[in-house]
Amino acid sequence: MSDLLVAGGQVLRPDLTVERADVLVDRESGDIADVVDPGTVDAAETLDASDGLVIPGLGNAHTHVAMTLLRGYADDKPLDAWLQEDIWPVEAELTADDIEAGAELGIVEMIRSGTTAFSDMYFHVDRIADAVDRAGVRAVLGHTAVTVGKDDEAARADLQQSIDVAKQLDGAADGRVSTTFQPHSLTTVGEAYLREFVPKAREAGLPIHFHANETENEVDPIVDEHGARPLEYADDLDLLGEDTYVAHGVHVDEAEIDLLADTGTGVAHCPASNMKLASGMAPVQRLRDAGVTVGIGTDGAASNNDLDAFDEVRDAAMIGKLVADDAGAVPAEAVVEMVTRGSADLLDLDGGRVEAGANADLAVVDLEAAHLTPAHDPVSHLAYAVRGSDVRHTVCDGEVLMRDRGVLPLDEAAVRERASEHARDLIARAEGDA
Ligand SMILES: CSC[C@H]1O[C@@H](n2cnc3c(O)ncnc32)[C@H](O)[C@@H]1O
Ligand SMILES: [Zn+2]
Repeated sequence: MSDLLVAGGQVLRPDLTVERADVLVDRESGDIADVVDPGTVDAAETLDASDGLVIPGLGNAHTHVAMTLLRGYADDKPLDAWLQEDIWPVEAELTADDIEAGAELGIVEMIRSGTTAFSDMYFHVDRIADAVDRAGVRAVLGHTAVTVGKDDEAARADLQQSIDVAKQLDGAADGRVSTTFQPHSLTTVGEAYLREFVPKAREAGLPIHFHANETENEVDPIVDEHGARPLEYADDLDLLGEDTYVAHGVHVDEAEIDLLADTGTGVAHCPASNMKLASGMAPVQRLRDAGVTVGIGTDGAASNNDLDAFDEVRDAAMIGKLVADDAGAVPAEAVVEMVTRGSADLLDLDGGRVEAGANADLAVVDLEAAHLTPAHDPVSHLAYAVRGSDVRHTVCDGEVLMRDRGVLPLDEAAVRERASEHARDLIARAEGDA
């Protein structure tokens, strides 16, 4: 017998109703076998969900997981200054070992806050895949290519590496890793390179993930240089489509929203990063009304400054109302759907829902807390009141990754210590004290 029963709790169903039920997991296949009446089934192993709510594991649709090493290193600047003055000089000193240590830390943080899958943009991606393998989570990984500031040979090598890494790592970690082709953004990768390499990525059947329309500073040069809005330019480059998602999508006009909807391109909405860098407010209600699939991302921990998807859900609901000037915009059901089904759709996962046949990626949220009392509406609580620290258990691919707040596959204390050491040495190297 290799089944697991998540028993004694309430369950969030795909239609966002809540009922008392037990969730039977087939650990062999990693799928949910059934959702059954309470107490009607036994299993080899049980996970106690009493006083809890069983929900799909959350999906972080856009992050840079190893940037945990830079958490709190540089704050309170806009995107361009933050990247150019602080982040990129330090990232130039990053080693593969640093990135693995940072990735492990980020993954521990996500497991502890109920996230079971994330989509990442970075480099030394094989080492991030190793961390994903050990931790038991799912991830969509890729090597991010930047061509500005590089000579032709280095620029072309970087884009080729993005394609090669995506081909090599697809299916790693027993199938829990998939991959994307990743031009960093429409301003940091030159047009000639995009015209050469996007067709190659398409030919190889690779999904695509890139930053787009994040700040006004990014939109204006594209309009000036190409005479088109960024997403019109992206469409001309064949970057948009069912298997593309863009991070941010803040400064999009009506025609671009229609383009996203018509091409089936998704958006990974990163509200905390957009607020912290003062990038702007994404028109999430308008995107959803147009039929665009919107998922939720944290962006990196240096611009957030945590990887708790529950924080992000609350921020998305709040800022979604502010930008729409409508308290009824981006309601609780919408943000819960975005961080579950929405993110799962962007990451092309058969999950984001508690239903027989779906991936057994689950989180059990403890409802016995002062800030969750009374429990009029569990969906309201998920959107507005639950914190990552309320997650009691986390399950991915049928395996228990956290039980009663103890992370099982990784030694959390050792991961934190190692990441702290790598962060300290990295900054010393970057600042010339090493
Ligand atoms: C070359 S790997 C990815 C690259 O992206 C940088 N980054 C982190 N946050 C953002 C953001 O909000 N917009 C654009 N780029 C971002 C990260 O530091 C890496 O250099
Ligand atoms: Zn990003």
